[in-house]
Amino acid sequence: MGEVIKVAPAAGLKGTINIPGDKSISHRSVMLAGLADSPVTVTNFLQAADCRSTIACMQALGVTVEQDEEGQLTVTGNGFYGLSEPATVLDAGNSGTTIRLLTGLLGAQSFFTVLTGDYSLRNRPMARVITPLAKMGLQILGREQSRYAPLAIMPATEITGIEYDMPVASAQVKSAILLAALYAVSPTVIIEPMPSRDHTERMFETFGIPVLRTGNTITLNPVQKLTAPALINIPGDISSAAFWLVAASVIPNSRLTLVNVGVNPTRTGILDVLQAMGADIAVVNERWSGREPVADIIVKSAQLKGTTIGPEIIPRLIDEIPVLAVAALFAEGQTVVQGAEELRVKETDRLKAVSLELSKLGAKITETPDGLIVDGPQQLDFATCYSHHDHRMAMALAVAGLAAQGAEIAAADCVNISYPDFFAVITGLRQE
Ligand SMILES: O=C(O)C1=C[C@@H](OP(=O)(O)O)[C@@H](O)[C@H](O)C1
Ligand SMILES: C=C(OP(=O)(O)O)C(=O)O
Repeated sequence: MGEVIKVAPAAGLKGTINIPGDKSISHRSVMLAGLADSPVTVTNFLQAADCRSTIACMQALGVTVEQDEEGQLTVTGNGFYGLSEPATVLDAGNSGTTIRLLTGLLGAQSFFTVLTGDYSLRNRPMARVITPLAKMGLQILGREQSRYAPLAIMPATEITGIEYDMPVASAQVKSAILLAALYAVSPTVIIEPMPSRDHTERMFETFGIPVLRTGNTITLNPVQKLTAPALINIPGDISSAAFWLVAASVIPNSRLTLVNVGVNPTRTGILDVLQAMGADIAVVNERWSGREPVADIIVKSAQLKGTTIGPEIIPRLIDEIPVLAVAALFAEGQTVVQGAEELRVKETDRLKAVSLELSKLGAKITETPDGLIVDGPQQLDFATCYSHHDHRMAMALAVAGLAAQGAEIAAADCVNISYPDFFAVITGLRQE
């Protein structure tokens, strides 16, 4: 069942937090640097299990990844055609980003690979990447009519560009197509239903690959080589900062400064929603980290009010919904989440898990086919709840416990997936 962690209620949270590196950008930095022909230093890389899965896969493909005592990485690839056939199955662990992006990248190589992952990952949909990649000529098979991993990836023969109208807004699907498209003989055009996070496009530009973007359409021409930067500095992850944004908002007597938070507009839906709910949030010291915008964020306690989180904003806060459901419990009035059915195919079914586990704490929350309805404010009780081995669930439940009567969280060690220091940080901020 994993480690059980007990969180006591907090009388306030105060302090400064250096937000750990962005998970999405960390994955992409190692993948792209692994295709370069000169070493790339990566600072503030996210040292967490998902990103370590990407490192291990890239190492198995012949890329050298060295780490110093401060966790700084040096990635040395063998050039754009320099990946080599791995001697064994590649394990993406719990990471959807690792398996889906690598499916695109490896499907375009001239060797055979098998990709798998843990129980959760082997039950997440893979047809969404295999379908467009097959149209490009990539040959990928998976379990249950190619719906699930393990995936067997055959050597590529000829890869053609496609024009692809994406049925779901997914940065992982978009990125898998873009990685394969680098190796195609003709241009690829992707049309997104709504803009999803654009870290791959920005990282491509960092590596000298032009990406044409007009509205929701992305056009990429094939390339022969990358021009690597000497250094990539990863911004802090706003999806990790999200737990502190909500915790400080709903726990009276709180004031937190979140340092070095990535504020890429495709990721800042959480700021828009919390501000609409009446949160006291100041975004200061805006600057650039390469092609990604970063800022510091000051958040203080505030009485929140309910809001509607509609389909159009979902891609910009997709991983923040569990913790936003916790915010809604403390807000005055109704909060409605709509168009969030993608949450059902994450590490766990997050709509179901959020309703079930917050109910154990005494919350009244309605699960709908594509979202949640929460009427606040509500009184919560102490209870034992379960993370479903989902890191975002574990951290959202911890915030609920901190803000109410405490909580015991079973299988809380899954925070290692994206935020290993999460519980240690709480200890440093807690006001008694
Ligand atoms: O591309 C990425 O790095 C990610 C994309 C999102 O998934 P989808 O593409 O499935 O929406 C997100 O939920 C995930 O945590 C990271
Ligand atoms: C859904 C997530 O990640 P992934 O898809 O990479 O497993 C997440 O981090 O919340």
